[in-house]
Amino acid sequence: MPIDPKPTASHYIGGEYVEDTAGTPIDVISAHSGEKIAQVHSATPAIIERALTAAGEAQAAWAALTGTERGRILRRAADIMRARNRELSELETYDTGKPLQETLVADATSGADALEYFGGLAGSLTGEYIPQPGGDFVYTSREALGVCVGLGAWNYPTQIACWKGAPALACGNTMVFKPSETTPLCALKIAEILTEAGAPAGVYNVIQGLGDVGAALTTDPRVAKVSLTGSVPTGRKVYAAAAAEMKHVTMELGGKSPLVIFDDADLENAVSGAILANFYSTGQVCSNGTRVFVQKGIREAFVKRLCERLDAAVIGDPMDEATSFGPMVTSAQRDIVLGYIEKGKAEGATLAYGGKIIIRPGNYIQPTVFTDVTDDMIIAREEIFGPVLAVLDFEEEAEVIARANDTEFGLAGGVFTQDLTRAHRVIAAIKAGSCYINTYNLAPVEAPFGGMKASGVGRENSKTAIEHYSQVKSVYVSMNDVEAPF
Ligand SMILES: NC(=O)c1ccc[n+]([C@@H]2O[C@H](COP(=O)([O-])OP(=O)(O)OC[C@H]3O[C@@H](n4cnc5c(N)ncnc54)[C@H](O)[C@@H]3O)[C@@H](O)[C@H]2O)c1
Repeated sequence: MPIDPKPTASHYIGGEYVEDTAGTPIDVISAHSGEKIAQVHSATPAIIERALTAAGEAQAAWAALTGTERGRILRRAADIMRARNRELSELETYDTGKPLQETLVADATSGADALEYFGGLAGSLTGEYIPQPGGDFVYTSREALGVCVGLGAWNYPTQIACWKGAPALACGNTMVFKPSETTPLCALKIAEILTEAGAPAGVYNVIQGLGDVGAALTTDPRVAKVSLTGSVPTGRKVYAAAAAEMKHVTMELGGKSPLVIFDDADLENAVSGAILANFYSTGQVCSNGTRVFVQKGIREAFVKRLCERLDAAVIGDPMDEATSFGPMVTSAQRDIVLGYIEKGKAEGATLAYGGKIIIRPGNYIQPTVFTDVTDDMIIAREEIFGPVLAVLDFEEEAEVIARANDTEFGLAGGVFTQDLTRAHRVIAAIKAGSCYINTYNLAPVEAPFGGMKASGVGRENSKTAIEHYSQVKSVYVSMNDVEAPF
């Protein structure tokens, strides 16, 4: 029997669950059955106030702990997450509809990796000693920013809560995290686990709500930093609001990333890469390589093998571990994707695979492949955020680089070729933050993750994330008399 997904209460503030039923109800609908499985309430102004106050009051004492002490708590939380991987994975599946086969290995485990990694780094966050003439010197210290706000998207609710929370807390910040209104359940468990691991009350708080709650958090003067994972249009709004008050930001936004497959690529690996780049999490992945540029010589074999492999997708109940392709997160998102499929057909692309809704309860849609896609088509320009792969033909390396970069986005990119010199040359020319050679969509915590151009500002994961959750103070120390002009 899977777990009961109903949360203890809507919010988690100051180390405990908090309810305020005056907030607008937000239903959690099963992506598989279409039935209501839980309900939370949007944060009222009183709840927002309580969360910001709790985070503000906890911050100085949290920052005053040694990094080793903070890190110990984060690593303990990582251990708890690993021990409860099954229940956290089931909750992720309830929240999103992603197959348990995926969530068992990709969500709580990735969240635990972040807590463990940044917990390990926390004790090593030190400054520099910079010698100056005459025995003077400068030293630097790395300080917390203060209260950070995390705003999550719906595709990876556990992972996003941890990818933002772990580096923020490691650096001595406290956090108010607002999950997507579509997937409100998982972040509450992260807050609960952090308390169990020893995080003082108020260090990590979770409140629910839609964009208005996110906007209220973003503009509050007590907030030093806003980290958003979401779409480019939301990113523009949140970045502008944060900039008005000179706040720090991290923006992890959308993409329309290129995956380039050269004639000499290993066919089976290239097809596997294209599947990982388009159909994992039913296509709801920001870094997906949805523009698949295939060189003329391998194109026919590639499309044939891709369609054969898609026949092996097991579509069904995401709680069944045999299922490898689940429903979309909401019926609204499925309808957006169906709209794009209609646009692709109307624009003259060839529907090579799928393209239809699957008639059963829930938000099921077939994995879909379009061929004969040209650069100007809407399905080649806009982020669809669903299982729709577009095959674009190409002949020359220089041509494909120019076409791959002809987009406002710059989140990810990949190349499949057995010519290593070409692989490095092409990837060096791709304007994207997270790139892959002969694989796709891996995001280890040790590596920076994030986008160029409209796809983002800043990076998550890796030592780089520390830069985005802390600030440097430099202190000049004189060992000599002070000379003044008068
Ligand atoms: N780059 C990444 O790491 C990454 C990862 C996952 C998803 N994404 C992107 O996220 C998008 C899908 O997620 P989504 O539909 O939940 O995104 P979204 O932009 O609709 O919402 C993201 C979050 O912002 C909040 N929000 C909305 N308006 C706001 C406002 N004015 N002020 C403050 N907060 C506001 C939402 O409530 C939600 O919590 C896709 O574009 C996808 O590419 C990016």
